[in-house]
Amino acid sequence: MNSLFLHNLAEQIALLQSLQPLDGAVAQAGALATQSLRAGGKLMFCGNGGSAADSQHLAAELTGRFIKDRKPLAALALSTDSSALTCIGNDYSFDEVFARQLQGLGRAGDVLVAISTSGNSRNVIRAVEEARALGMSVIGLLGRDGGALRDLCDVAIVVPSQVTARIQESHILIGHTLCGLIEQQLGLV
Ligand SMILES: O=C(CO)[C@@H](O)[C@H](O)[C@H](O)[C@H](O)COP(=O)(O)O
Ligand SMILES: [Zn+2]
Repeated sequence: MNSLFLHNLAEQIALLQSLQPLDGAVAQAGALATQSLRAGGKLMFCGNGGSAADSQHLAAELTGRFIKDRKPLAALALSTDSSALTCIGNDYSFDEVFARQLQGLGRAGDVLVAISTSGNSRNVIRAVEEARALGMSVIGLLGRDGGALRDLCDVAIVVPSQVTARIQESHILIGHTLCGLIEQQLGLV
């Protein structure tokens, strides 16, 4: 196929069609997140690069608005505070940039949404380890074979592709679905 756009489109359509078996895991993730919010918990998102952007995008759907006007929901991204990221990265290690923020902000009953297309980013793995130690639940938005994160998450949603961009495009569909499920289940839509 000569057109890059048509190639990418065909690749993404085929990938999206293969995601139907993830329905149960997505529903489980939605229920876990809703349960936490209902009990006064919060959702914390983290990831690198494009997944850092997805983290802030999804957190803002909840604190801001998604489908309808409704009360703000407790969500934040650990990828947005340049002072925290540079201080912790510089003084400790880049592996700790999310884990240390979690230590300060996370509470038992909160939910971490860990986003990684490889499932192997060290700083995301450290965040998940810290979340578990705090008694938080963990939802993984992962790709490829799920990497090391797959077995560390309470709910692992693994997009079965080797292409980072295609995985990210699927992640945002799944992330938007999570926001929709939360709004539905909290009776906000
Ligand atoms: O957005 C992209 C590629 O599409 C990149 O910025 C990508 O997110 C970065 O290379 C990340 O560092 C990859 O990390 P991960 O998904 O393997 O955890
Ligand atoms: Zn990207």
